[in-house]
Amino acid sequence: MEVGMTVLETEALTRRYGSHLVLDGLNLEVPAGRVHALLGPNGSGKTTTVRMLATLLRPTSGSARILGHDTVREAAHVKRNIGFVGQYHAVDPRLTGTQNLTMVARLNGYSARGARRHADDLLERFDLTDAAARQVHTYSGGMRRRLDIVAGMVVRPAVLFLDEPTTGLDPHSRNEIYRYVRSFVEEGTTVVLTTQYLDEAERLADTVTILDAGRVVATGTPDAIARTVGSGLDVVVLDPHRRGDVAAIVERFGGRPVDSPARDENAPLRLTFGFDGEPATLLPILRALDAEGIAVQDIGRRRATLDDAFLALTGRPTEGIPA
Ligand SMILES: Nc1ncnc2c1ncn2[C@@H]1O[C@H](COP(=O)(O)OP(=O)(O)OP(=O)(O)O)[C@@H](O)[C@H]1O
Repeated sequence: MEVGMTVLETEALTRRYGSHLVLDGLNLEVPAGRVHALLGPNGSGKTTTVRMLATLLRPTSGSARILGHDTVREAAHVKRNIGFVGQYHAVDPRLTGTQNLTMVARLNGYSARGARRHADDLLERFDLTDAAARQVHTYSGGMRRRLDIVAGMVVRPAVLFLDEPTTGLDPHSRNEIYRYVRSFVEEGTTVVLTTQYLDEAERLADTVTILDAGRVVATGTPDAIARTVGSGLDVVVLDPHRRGDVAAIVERFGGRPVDSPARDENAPLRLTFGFDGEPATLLPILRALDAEGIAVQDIGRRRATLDDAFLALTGRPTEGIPA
């Protein structure tokens, strides 16, 4: 398949549950060999969207096509060209890694011997050989998630859907998953993933759609979206009663205050600002704070998070995103 050719497109894709509009007219186009991320807080409609794209749920109206085939009328054809890895484990915990992958390969038409060989190859490629003979219930969360994703790749699909592939994983396991996703893409698979993390989208995706309660609030490259938000500045001061003084000083240097809830009367105070200045501008801020006798525990620039992007794009904070 030629890179750049459209493999997935939707037209006014919509899903309701009763009177609840969960996805409101999504128009999306994903070219071959790219990674597209659907980004949004809990309940924004990400899972509903990928389930419709993967033929697992019927749209209420609108349509989606994969490789030019309609996901409802030509579902059987679409199914042959996609892989889907949901949020919950699809592998059988009582079977070993090898048995799970062999079973998936057999279900997809491999001979007994071919299935075993393919399973062994995949387990080796994805660093699971040592655990191959163990029942999956003995695996760590990260290993289990990896096996889930590998199971979605047994028949190398043209399009792979990953629903929150790294939620709940430690940073090491996350990095491993990013590495695999990149290797699939290098081999020509197009990936559509959902995530609650802007940094994940930035690291993996070529293009992003941010959803809010079923509507698209932004779409484009992660870079462009992060740029609309700007970066931030965190200042932690020891005396929580100096909030007003700190804010006034940082604003003088171009900081835009972001609501920073007071936590504990006696704990150091963390104040967050929108801030586009260069790192070198931190020194004068520190000096000014020092001149006012404000003890600073920490000061640092930080990258925009999904919360920042969301706040900037919708004017209200996200709900339910884990800290
Ligand atoms: N079968 C269903 N019946 C009724 N409402 C549903 C059903 N499935 C999902 N919803 C509702 O649709 C909305 C979007 O859910 P969806 O799972 O698509 O969101 P999400 O962005 O994937 O969030 P999460 O990160 O929690 O999976 C939610 O308000 C949810 O309660």
